[in-house]
Amino acid sequence: MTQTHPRNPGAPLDPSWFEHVAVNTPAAEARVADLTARRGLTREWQAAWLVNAIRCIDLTTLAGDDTEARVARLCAKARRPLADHILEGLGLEALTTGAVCVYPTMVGAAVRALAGSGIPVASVATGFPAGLMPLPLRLAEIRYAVEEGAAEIDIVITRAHVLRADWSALYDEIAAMREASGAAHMKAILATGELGSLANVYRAAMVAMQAGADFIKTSTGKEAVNATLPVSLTMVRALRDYGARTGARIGFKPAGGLRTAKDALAWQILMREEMGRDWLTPALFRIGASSLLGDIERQLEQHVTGRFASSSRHALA
Ligand SMILES: O=C[C@H](O)COP(=O)(O)O
Repeated sequence: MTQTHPRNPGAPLDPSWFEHVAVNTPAAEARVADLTARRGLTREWQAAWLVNAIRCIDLTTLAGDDTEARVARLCAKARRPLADHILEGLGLEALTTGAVCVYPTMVGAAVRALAGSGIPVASVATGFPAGLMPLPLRLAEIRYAVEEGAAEIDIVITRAHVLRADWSALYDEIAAMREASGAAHMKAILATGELGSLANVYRAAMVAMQAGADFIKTSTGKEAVNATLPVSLTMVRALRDYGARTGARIGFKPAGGLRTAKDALAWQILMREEMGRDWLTPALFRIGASSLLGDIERQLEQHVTGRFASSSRHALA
């Protein structure tokens, strides 16, 4: 996300924007089935869209055994996501991922490894993934990540506030997180697999945007159910409705379980059909993923060379 992209100024909490919204699950499922079934892409377009997906990836490592060395390897991949012969075959001179996403204690290592690249470092914070820490500690964690050099902060919300329909508690905590983020852009992870219903997903998304989230993000990657297309459609409709009311352009980040080039295409088709092409840029669309790039690279290698690389040449990272 470029730092020139306007921030979301937020809006006062107004439950009338979302309280009575009903989301029909079969209708959402039918809409995404229609989107993914009928909107085929030619081979050339597929390659272009896979390249665009790379530009939009928040290349992520969020594992208990992360080390500075692993983060440095990930950053090298973010700087050079495709092998030279693939890049050349595509006629591209330069390509990087949208960001690198890590835990707060890894931010410094990522900032050093990405120096001069222009690639922002995103940090999860606020007691990721469950968020069940006292609020002052969650806010201190945001400030720590920002001081370490994170330009983007991925916060998690308190799911219980949604499950209890305590919208003012949810609004207040997200607004405090937005303030603690300072100049860093803030993505609000809704952990949609734990919110109980699509209507709750819509409501939580709307509260997050009213509280000033610059992006809304589906999942941490640690819930039992992570990003799905019906959930994503619901969130995208919420950000479209928020934009219609306020004029603000909010970003969307599906994350968790996106592993294949086919996934990368399906989510971009959703964005194009629901929001238009304007949203297919890193300023307004990110894909959070730890293991998607490998499959995209394999598909692009096949596009360029006419064959898949033998598994003995696949990266192990
Ligand atoms: O925010 C990004 C997610 O943690 C990535 O989830 P993943 O490991 O399933 O790709």
